[in-house]
Amino acid sequence: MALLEHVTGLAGSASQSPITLIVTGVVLYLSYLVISDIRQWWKLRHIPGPFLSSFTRFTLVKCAWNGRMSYDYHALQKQYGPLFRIAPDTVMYGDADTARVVNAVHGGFNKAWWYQGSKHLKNVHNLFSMTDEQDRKVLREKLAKGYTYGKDNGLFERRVDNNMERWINLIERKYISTDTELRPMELAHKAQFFTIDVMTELNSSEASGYLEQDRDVDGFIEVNDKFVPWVPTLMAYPAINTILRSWPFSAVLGSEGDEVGFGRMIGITSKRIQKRLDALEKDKYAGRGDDMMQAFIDSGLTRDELLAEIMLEFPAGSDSTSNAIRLTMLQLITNPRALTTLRHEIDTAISHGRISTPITNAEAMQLPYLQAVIREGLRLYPPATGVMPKCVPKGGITIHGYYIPEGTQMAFNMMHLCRDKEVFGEDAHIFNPDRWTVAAREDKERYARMSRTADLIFGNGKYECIGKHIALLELNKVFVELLRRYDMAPIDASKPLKVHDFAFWLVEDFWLKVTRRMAVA
Ligand code: HEM
Repeated sequence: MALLEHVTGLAGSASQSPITLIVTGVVLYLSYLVISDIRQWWKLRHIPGPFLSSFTRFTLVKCAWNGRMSYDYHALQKQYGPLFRIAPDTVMYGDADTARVVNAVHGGFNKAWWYQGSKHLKNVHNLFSMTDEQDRKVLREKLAKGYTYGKDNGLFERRVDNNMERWINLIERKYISTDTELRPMELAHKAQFFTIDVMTELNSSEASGYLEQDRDVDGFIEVNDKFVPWVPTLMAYPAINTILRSWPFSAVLGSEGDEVGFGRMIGITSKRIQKRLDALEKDKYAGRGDDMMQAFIDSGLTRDELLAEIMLEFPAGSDSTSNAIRLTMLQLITNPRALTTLRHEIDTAISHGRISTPITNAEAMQLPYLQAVIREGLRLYPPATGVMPKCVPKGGITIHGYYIPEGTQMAFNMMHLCRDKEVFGEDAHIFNPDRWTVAAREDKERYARMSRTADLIFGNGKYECIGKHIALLELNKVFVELLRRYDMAPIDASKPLKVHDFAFWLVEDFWLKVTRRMAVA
């Protein structure tokens, strides 16, 4: 206290004043921060990493700000080795073996607070944002019934087909260019129109109409694209996130009743849910729907939980899959060899009557080059590049020869995993679907290692993506249905699109000239 009085210059009776109390509070708080920083630094002092990362989250955020997030993480991992410190309480890894330990069902790790940044409703968590492992387990079991609801009876597939047809109709109506007329199509948006319509038709039987109206019907994409660059920062700093979600900032994030964006989507989804609940109230048989929402209701989800889960499907299910479509398509139309090989496989299958219109999921699984293209596209640009940290359980753990104490966050370096030259070969940084077909034919062990690694693009263990089969169903259709009909070429070959990585890829201005496919000689 004497020291404090000396510092503040407030001695004697004045030390009882409110100012002294405030200054005392601030000094104590700052001392607490400094002491905990030193403690934190001491705990992980044996792990290499950028100097600033020992005391600040600056490295995490800097990488996120420049739009080259995963490239920068990849470079840091190469510089510092298999395990490095990226923030005072966080170490980063990028190998499959560690991922399997961290995400194991009985491994004892749990989601770090980073995930809570993806909570988009005030009072209720969604599966992604929830960090309590017991609550997550219960919720995930309930949700699994909805995610698998239309898997085996063909319902999900029919609904994906409906939207594939809508997309083809839209192209036929508005975007076929000829030798004399240019009708440019912007594929980044169209891909997301497709994935949003698929998600809404799967979860509530009714597509949102993005493809039919050929526009960002709810303004969701516009708001989402503005929000995405902020995602890594908000998730790295939980305090900023909490402040932004409190009044008056919360107004900016959008809420039910807004005219556009996330708020409008919450409003629309909320009405759809209420309509179903009212119908069920009226008649519990006739009011039933034939969709994921109904399965969620049957599993006992409350109205708020339904809203949280269905809203989660927009970023989790539409952004991720549309980026897989955009960035794989970019690779295909700029790689003549890959495109020719894929087309040859499709044409041969058509001529032998091995594929229908539209191609079925089962037929697509029998096309090895198509499967190689999908895997390679996901590998080169993994759609989810967020660090997805998990906390080390009681007792700590030793990884890559370093002891990591309990509570440390283990952040994942997805790009490092996907571009590992030891696993995928010296040309791991380029699109080469042949690496899969060659390995499958000539080196089974290598193929198995590549597969085990690339499988992690969808997460693994108790955190594995619950919508993986839906994403693959969409990807199994899109490339075949578009490329069997059309040639596509970038409008500006020197800059086919704009792409930035902020944990999700932000892809814009992917303008294409779409023409009817030239007949094969
Ligand atoms: C190519 C597309 C996709 C990729 C690459 C992808 C990848 C991932 C990854 C890496 C995770 C997180 C794992 C972790 O936290 O460690 C995840 C979780 C999740 N994904 Fe996907 N995903 C895709 C598509 C989808 C789709 C279409 C849906 C919904 C229909 C979906 C819904 C979810 C949900 C709800 C979670 C949270 C699971 C949990 O925490 O238990 N994803 N996904």
